Amino acid sequence: MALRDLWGKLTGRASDIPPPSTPEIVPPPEPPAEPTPPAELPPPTPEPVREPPPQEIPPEPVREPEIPNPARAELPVAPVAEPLETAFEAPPAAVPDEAAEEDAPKAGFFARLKAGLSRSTAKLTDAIGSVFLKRKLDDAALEELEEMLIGADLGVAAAGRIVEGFRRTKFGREVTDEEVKTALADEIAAILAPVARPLTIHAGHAPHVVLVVGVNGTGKTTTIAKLAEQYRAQGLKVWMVAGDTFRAAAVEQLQIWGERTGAHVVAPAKMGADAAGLAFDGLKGAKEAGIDVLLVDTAGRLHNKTALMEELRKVVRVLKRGDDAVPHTTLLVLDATTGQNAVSQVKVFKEMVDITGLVVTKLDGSAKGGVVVALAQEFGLPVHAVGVGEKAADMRPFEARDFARSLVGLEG
Ligand SMILES: Nc1nc2c(ncn2[C@@H]2O[C@H](COP(=O)(O)OP(=O)(O)OP(=O)(O)O)[C@@H](O)[C@H]2O)c(=O)[nH]1
Repeated sequence: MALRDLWGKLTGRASDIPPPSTPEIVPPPEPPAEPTPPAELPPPTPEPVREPPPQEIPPEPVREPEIPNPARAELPVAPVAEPLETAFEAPPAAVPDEAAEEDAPKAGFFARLKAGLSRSTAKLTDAIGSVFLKRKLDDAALEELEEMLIGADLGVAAAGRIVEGFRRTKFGREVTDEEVKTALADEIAAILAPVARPLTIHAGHAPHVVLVVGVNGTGKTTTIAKLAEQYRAQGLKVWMVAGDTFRAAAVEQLQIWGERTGAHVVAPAKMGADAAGLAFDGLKGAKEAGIDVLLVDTAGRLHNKTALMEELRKVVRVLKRGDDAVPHTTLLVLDATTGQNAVSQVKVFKEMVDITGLVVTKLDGSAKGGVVVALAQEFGLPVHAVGVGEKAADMRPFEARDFARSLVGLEG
């Protein structure tokens, strides 16, 4: 299925893309109406739900995370040494200009994906040129192919699988540049196809709860905003929980997105507030208000891995007190520019919570797009969507064939 069809499916924007024959969104029993968020946050959490707080997760010392996001240094964040109250006044991470979004041509998504993948593509195509041109795919050539795939971030396992595929089908005869690229794209697409699965929201859960986790700076808050905008455009009632209660800029960023998308934001009364209690309040309020989708942001940086694990597990535990079936989806957001570091992040977060799917961001810019293949091969987790920019329209369902062909430098 073409990426445009999948996009139409996700957004339901019938004006420019024909509607899908099988909608991914399972509608609620009643037609969605405009959300009517309460003027105030839901009432305080009942006694047993409020978990004791500040000592467990003290707000002050926000240090470097144990799971680093190498790309984070380049990103605009509030200075970590700043007191949280002061930081709350600080401007949030850049929220892109809405007007610019409307001007963005639809083709922009593919152009940016291609441009973002160009670094990986260049590595692959250069090597294809030098290794294979007018040469038989003998053992030495296949070994070089394997090295080149690993160098382009595809990972050892995927590289081995691809080389085996080549050995079976092309070994022993002369091949052209185009043939190698096409065969490579086919092998890559075969690895990606099983994980290219759009996120299905069951609005009948009322709400379908999506917990969003990941290292700070990978794009969690932006991804939540993008999802909120897309679901709102489909007429679904959406709430967002600003669960990164330690980073004032993250809360403010979500509030700006809330104003923009019209999705109500459940925000902490003060910085460092108990995130689990806030998520519970959000769930309770969303149930009462008949909300379709509840998107829960979380902290990506705490003092260390153990603290982060405790925080995330507590959020899940406390949410389950409100409804044993939630979260229905736990999304791990990964930054494609971090390459193999994304693989480590999946391993770490899988130990913490039950990850149900991935969103890979920043496939524009200087992405190491090959890592998506490594992720697919190693974990088999659904890749629900990919991001190529900061605006809502810059996130789309992941499409295996288009991605594979872009990665090796072939036209769609
Ligand atoms: N180029 C590009 N930038 C992105 C993309 N997704 C997010 N960003 C930017 O990356 C930066 C960090 O994004 P956030 O959404 O704040 O990341 P986060 O994971 O919520 O970070 P914390 O709030 O620190 O935990 C922001 O400047 C975003 O605009 C993307 O797909 N492409």
